[in-house]
Amino acid sequence: MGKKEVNIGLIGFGTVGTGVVRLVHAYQEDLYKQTGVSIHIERILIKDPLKERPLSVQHGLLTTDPSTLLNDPNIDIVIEVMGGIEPAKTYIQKALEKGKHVVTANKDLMALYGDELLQLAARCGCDLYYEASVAGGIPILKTITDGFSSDRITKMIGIVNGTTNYILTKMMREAVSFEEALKEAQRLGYAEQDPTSDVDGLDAARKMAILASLGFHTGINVDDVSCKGIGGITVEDLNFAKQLGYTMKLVGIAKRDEWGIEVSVEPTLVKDTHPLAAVNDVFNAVYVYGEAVGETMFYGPGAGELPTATAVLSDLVSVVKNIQLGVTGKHMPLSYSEKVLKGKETIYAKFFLRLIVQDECGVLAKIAEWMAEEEISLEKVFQKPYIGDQSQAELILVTHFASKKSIEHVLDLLKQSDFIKEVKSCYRVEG
Ligand SMILES: NC(=O)C1=CN([C@@H]2O[C@H](COP(=O)(O)OP(=O)(O)OC[C@H]3O[C@@H](n4cnc5c(N)ncnc54)[C@H](OP(=O)(O)O)[C@@H]3O)[C@@H](O)[C@H]2O)C=CC1
Ligand SMILES: N[C@@H](CC=O)C(=O)O
Repeated sequence: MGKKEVNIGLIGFGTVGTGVVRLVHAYQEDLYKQTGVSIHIERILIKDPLKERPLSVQHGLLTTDPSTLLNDPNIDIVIEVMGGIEPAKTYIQKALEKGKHVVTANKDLMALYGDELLQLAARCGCDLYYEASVAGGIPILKTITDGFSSDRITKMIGIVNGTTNYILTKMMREAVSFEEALKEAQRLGYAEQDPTSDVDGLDAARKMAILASLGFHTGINVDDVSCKGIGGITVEDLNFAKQLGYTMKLVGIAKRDEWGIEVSVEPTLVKDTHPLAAVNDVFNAVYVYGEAVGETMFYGPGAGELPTATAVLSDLVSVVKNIQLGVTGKHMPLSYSEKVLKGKETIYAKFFLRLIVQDECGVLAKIAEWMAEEEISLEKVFQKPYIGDQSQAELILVTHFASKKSIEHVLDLLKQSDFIKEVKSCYRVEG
């Protein structure tokens, strides 16, 4: 129980970095009472020294020279909240090699190089924590690694991207355009530097890869996650979904069963009665099913300055406690299961299809016949005249459970047929 003060080197002073500084100052006394040391921010690495900052800090604290932070023997812990792969990866490696513990919010990096960096941390006797990388303010990684250590997780379903959830909520509730909603999410500090990774589902895919790796004790890469973003969703899709009792969400699904593991991120229609349907704005939620415990769900803000900073600070407290107890870098291996990924023939879901069809006898019967050949049956059928052309109709179908392979085969047949004018959309249905 040696140390009286722990010094922090902060890399990045944007949305999350500013929140970290605010909370370290605001909660100084509580942090001291919990850890027995005072936590002091020694240096902050930034890129642009001319930028106006929402929070002023002591003169001399900011630097653009990484070596002043990474080579400073007084710095015990590096907090990396700058984002991206490089130079963040090199900075983290250098910090660990110098014996500094690291806390990061960087899911891009942890989803790609998590294993490598965790192994380096262990070799260096250092801690490397990354709670803020998934679901912002929800302490979901500790929940999965510690809280569920006594159970076997078989399913995780999550809304894990705040930006897209914010956009979909605005489009649905206020009929705000996609572009307008995205701009607002950027202004509020929710979006990534390159917001296409939010919109295209990649940010959520990285988070699902991290969740699945920890939850299923195996190495799931981003490439193992089948991923589709919200770019193609139209207001008509949202309205049709509403009429049928569904809400559109960008949903991450990680499941394992006797055939293996499936991990995906895609726009999904969630039944209005399902708890995930009520997760709006920047909020995230992760539903976790454990064989022994059954259903659980964790909810909270998924992005933004202070919520994300709380996750960073919680890791910081863990590291400081480990330093005080002399147990840093001593983590049990989390990855011990074989990775078996499921093929499309064993991934089952319900699907929503929106088609523009020739409005004549026999069309629905033909579609049903093609579906029956693939062992797909229909749960809901809904038809209305197509506004663009009176000889055509808009047909909405919701299937019972079908394999991904079967539905893709039927979609191919529909796209090639003369009496189907357009396959407008196809979404997974959950709940
Ligand atoms: N925003 C959020 O809600 C959440 C973010 N995260 C993750 O947290 C991390 C930070 O996100 P956020 O705070 O939003 O990002 P910002 O873009 O707001 O801030 C990035 C900071 O890093 C600094 N920076 C960028 N490149 C360099 C460089 N080459 N050298 C030195 N400093 C650099 C920037 O400096 P300067 O200010 O001079 O430009 C800025 O201060 C990312 O990994 C993100 O994915 C995780 C959960 C939620
Ligand atoms: N861009 C991310 C930020 C948090 O991880 C999001 O919107 O969820």
